[in-house]
Amino acid sequence: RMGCLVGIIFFILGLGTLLPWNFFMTASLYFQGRLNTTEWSNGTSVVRKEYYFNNWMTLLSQLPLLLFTLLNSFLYQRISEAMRIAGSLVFILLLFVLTAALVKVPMEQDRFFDVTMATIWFINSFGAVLQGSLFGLVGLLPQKYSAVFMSGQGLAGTFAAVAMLLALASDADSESAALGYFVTPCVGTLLTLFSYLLLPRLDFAQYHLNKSSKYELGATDELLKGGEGEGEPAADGTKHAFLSLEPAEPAQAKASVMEVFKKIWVMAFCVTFVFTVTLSVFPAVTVDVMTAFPGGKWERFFISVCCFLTFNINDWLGRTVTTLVRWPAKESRLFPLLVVSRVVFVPLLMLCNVQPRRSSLPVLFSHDAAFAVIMTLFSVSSGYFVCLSMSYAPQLVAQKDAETAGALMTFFLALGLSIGAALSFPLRTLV
Ligand SMILES: O=c1[nH]cnc2c1ncn2[C@@H]1O[C@H](CO)[C@@H](O)[C@H]1O
Repeated sequence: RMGCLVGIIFFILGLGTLLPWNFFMTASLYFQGRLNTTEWSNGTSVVRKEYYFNNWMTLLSQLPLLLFTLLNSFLYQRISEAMRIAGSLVFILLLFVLTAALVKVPMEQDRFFDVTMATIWFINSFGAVLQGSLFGLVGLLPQKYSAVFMSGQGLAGTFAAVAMLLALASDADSESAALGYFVTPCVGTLLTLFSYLLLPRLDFAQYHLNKSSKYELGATDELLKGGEGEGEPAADGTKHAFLSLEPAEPAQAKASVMEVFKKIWVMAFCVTFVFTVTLSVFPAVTVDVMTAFPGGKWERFFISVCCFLTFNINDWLGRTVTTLVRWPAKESRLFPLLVVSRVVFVPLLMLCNVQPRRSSLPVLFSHDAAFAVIMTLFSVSSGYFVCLSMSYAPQLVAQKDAETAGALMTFFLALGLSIGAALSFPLRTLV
């Protein structure tokens, strides 16, 4: 019962780490509207200034994500976990309050651009510390909690896709839509913060999380006896022993980041590769797919439904399935092989009806249903393999190093996102 509550909390924590940023990105039309680049003179429009908003947004979100997930892997022990997690959530909350308030504040375009870019940088810096810390934390718990945490992350994308669809269907003006996109994450972040603060009150979570702190102080395994059963910790034993602990011989010092990497490198490669493939075509290439039935109402909803909603629901499904099915096993050679074979989705999606086409690449799959089927397989496999890689990694190291493994894996996750995003620019021009 306690385990279930901890599960719900980690699901919310997962949701809360990705929800804000997903909503921020969904508001990109609002930002571009405010950076309106055309100016009317003598009845013709003149391009005043091109901000390359999307390119800068990609760069200034990936860079701090990489930097701070890496820093977090090395330095996480120097700042307390509560400070890193609660602190990041508070700063993210403040940044969203600022962004929401700015919707109502008129501002000169250049200044608006600078403020927005600074916001993007800081949201992602704190988001990186938050994710790295949470992946470290969840690695200390039994494996299914990693899957639950990642399933929460997956649902965040679905929420954003549904919000996008609602905004489209309701004909909301860009200002009201933007307010919705920024106020929702404010509420979400606040709820996430509350659930995190609830965690220390749950004995079940404390039992698992304290296990690793004890190692840090150089405890002997003696102290762990008495509380091995899942669920309730030993009524008095564990916490007492922990508090009255004298630093004994440092028998169980944590391994270095490099030593941990040597044990989890296959999983690190897998998570990087899955995200490289996914981000190299989604959304940069798939967003330009055209419906085979233009002219009607469907055309307006096609991309939201067949690209964003299909991806996010199936990505979420793929992640959630790993709470039940975990195949191939973590030692299996088949696992990296299947991950690498996902690369076929790149040509498959490029052969869909991407328009305008700049090359002589033919359109093999012009029907909307064909595109939807390919997208479904692409996104289920993405969620499934990402989730398995992330939850296997902490299982490959000793319990005392599980936190380092989780933090390090977050860096490789970010690396995959960055390489994929970088590849998406040349890939789009190849179509
Ligand atoms: O910061 C992040 N951390 C973890 N996963 C992410 C992050 N940004 C995006 N995705 C994941 O990348 C895929 C495409 O958007 C989705 O699976 C999404 O959950």
